Amino acid sequence: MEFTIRAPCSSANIGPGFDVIGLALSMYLELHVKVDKSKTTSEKILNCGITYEGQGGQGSVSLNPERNLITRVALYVLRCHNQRAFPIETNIHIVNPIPLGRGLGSSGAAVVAGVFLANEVGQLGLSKARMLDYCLMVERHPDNVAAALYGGFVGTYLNELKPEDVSRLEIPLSEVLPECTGGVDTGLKPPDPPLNIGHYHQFKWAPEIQCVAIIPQFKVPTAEAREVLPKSYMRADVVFNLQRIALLPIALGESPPDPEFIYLSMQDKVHQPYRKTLIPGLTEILQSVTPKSHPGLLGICLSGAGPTILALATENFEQIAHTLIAEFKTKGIECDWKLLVPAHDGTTATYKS
Ligand SMILES: Nc1ncnc2c1ncn2[C@@H]1O[C@H](COP(=O)(O)OP(=O)(O)OP(=O)(O)O)[C@@H](O)[C@H]1O
Ligand SMILES: N[C@@H](CCO)C(=O)O
Repeated sequence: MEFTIRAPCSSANIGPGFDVIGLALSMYLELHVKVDKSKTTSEKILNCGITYEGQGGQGSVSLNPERNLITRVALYVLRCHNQRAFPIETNIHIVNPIPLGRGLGSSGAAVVAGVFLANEVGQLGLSKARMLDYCLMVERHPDNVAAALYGGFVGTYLNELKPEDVSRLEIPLSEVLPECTGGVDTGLKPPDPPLNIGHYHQFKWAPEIQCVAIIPQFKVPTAEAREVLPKSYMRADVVFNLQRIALLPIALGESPPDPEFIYLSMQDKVHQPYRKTLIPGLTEILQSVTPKSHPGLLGICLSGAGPTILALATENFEQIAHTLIAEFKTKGIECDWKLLVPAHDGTTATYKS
């Protein structure tokens, strides 16, 4: 059995849509999987060998299937279905162009790819809706994982759960993902996700709009970027975001795009102002390009938890990128940049015939 799983990267929030909006983009994590059924025993930990190339190579991503995020998630899903290890013998070559901890949903893609991997090697027959439940037991905000799973420009929400199901969703991550035991099976059964934890709706995306991603060469772990956010907000700031989030999906779906309308509907007061403590010069960077100063620019925001900046535009991509890169440079920060477009298909598994 030989197949490839492709999971897109994603940009969450798009300004005011904190933990709600996600956009899948055209850079893909790939798992090239071979299951050699002619073998009857395997020397590999839990029957799984991993090789890796791309971002996070050179040792920062573990090749131990009990430590690697993708295979830990797959083991969680397999064990929920009473399959204790990978089938003998599973070999996975991971190709990852998505930079880690930069706000482009690397962990969302890894979690979705892990659930897909379990579904294929374990022949579990899970629907995408059920796969989303498993993803949400690991990454608990739905914006990146729903975008990576379903593709496109999505609005997401968590369903109201019964009290007993809420407590199941709040189980610490350490009890969900298998701990490293050196390949020894403890026999523990992880918690099954409640049914129907989250939901999504795909919005229209105007085909003229492309995405300039400015990727600084430093990491902001999402957990840290969530720590700096307040526990409660001023009513005026919440209303400010609600007013803009009501416009955003309409503004980005309209063709031809209206730059002033998009620019104002991408403003945020819930997460970006607080994250400037982690991203030097963030406020100035977000103000350094406007539709007036840079024709073609539609809007600008922090991508996910940052530090990547996402500028939406219809033209002048290079000029916009170079202005933002120069702005980061004044703070001593080097950046890469990429021109991306929405990935409409979401995660796929394709078999070699
Ligand atoms: N392909 C991968 N293989 C294994 N682990 C990965 C992979 N991609 C991401 N990870 C894990 O996820 C971590 C990054 O997740 P984090 O949530 O901090 O950032 P992000 O997902 O890149 O950004 P954001 O959530 O803001 O979009 C990495 O440090 C690594 O532990
Ligand atoms: N909505 C999340 C996305 C990052 O994973 C955040 O901004 O923290």
